[in-house]
Amino acid sequence: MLITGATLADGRGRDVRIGDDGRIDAVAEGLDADAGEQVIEARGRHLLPGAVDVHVHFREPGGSHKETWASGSRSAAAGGVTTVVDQPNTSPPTVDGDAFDEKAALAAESLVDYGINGGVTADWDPESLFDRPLFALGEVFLADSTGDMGIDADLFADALDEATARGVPVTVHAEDATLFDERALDGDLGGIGTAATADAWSAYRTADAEVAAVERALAAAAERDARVHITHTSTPEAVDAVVEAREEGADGEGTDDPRVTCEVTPHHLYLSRERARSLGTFGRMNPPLRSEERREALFARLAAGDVDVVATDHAPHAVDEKRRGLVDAPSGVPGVETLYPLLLESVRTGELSLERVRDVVAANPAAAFGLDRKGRVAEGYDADLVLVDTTDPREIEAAALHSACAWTPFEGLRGVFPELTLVRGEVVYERDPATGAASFGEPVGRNVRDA
Ligand SMILES: NC(=O)N[C@@H](CC(=O)O)C(=O)O
Ligand SMILES: [Zn+2]
Ligand SMILES: [Zn+2]
Repeated sequence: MLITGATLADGRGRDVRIGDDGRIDAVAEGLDADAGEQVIEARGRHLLPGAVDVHVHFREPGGSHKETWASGSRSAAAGGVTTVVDQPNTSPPTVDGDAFDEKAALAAESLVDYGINGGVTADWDPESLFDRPLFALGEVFLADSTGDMGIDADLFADALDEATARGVPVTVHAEDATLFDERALDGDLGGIGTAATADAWSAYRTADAEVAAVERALAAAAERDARVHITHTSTPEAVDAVVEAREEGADGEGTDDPRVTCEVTPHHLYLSRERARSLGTFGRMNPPLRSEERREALFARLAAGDVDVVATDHAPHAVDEKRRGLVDAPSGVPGVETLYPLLLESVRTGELSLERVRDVVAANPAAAFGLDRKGRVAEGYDADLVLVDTTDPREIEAAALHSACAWTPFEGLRGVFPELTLVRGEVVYERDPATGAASFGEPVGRNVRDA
């Protein structure tokens, strides 16, 4: 296959040839089609690396009414995400070899490539779990979230030791429940139709609780020389703590320590407590939405290059579950399909450079987790590619998205959506820009640690 006349993220015009092995054969000017070669004419559009979303919850096994590997991966493909990493808080939780195998069998339905993380509970079985092709250990929950997998400091220390001994990275959900503010949940928050919104959740799960837990996790990791990735940092203070740890661990010659990384979600970049009020219980997630001031400071750190990875924490729940009242509604929002679109809209409006976006969604997550064939449009890399008209935004509406949960916290914001998504050279998603009609390919997804 030959893609002709595309513009790369750095502005260069190039033709890209994809080999029969699904890898990029050549990135050059003036390539001519061979006899019988399929040609995609890409003039006027950008060709970007498919996003590597290292944080999704596709809910199988155990939560198929919220999302399945089929529906979640369709949503990913339609958003230009070509690799996803599934988290362990499923039912059963992915804490031993059998649970890993059960999930791996279901993941065969995935349209996009995937990794499967292992989790930690009091019942975990490190021997059988690490025997499987794990993507990473985590997210390790330092406080309860969906699935109630919160663990204490001793078990966290054990988990770091077990993973580090085997060279496996550890991803951490860092909140300290002892610093939550119980008073925020006083009063009648339970019933449908009460005035309670996710703003109370934001007051409850405090910013201090996140920052303290991040500092504790970084200290525990430094003691052991562990490779640690802090998931969904929602405060600028937590990002700064990660940047500081990275600089401290450096070799004294200005080289950052690559063993300490963090990720930020689109919801913490584009939504704040101001929006929480109109989102009602649909704006409840962990960690919660923060003040508009903190949101802006977080966005500034992304633009400045302090944030390593943007990942979605795609956490779909059914509409009727989210309507149960603030205390009983589950935490989490979907987002895998709107990751690239929201960031590309920020490129269009001049708030971010296209190269920054490419790096935080593709090149950086691939490098941070050792995926040496993912995340770049370059010779030898997997042809995981996205074609997009970066001048053509549309309004985000749940009805046009593909997650089984059928709602989005970003309703009404603008996004720049892909026209075409390839996974190792196979078309997994195609949208007719004129009619909007979408079509999907076959489930070609593979475990990226099996390759
Ligand atoms: N973020 C959330 O609020 N929810 C996630 C779990 C998690 O990442 O904490 C979920 O699985 O629903
Ligand atoms: Zn989490
Ligand atoms: Zn999560």
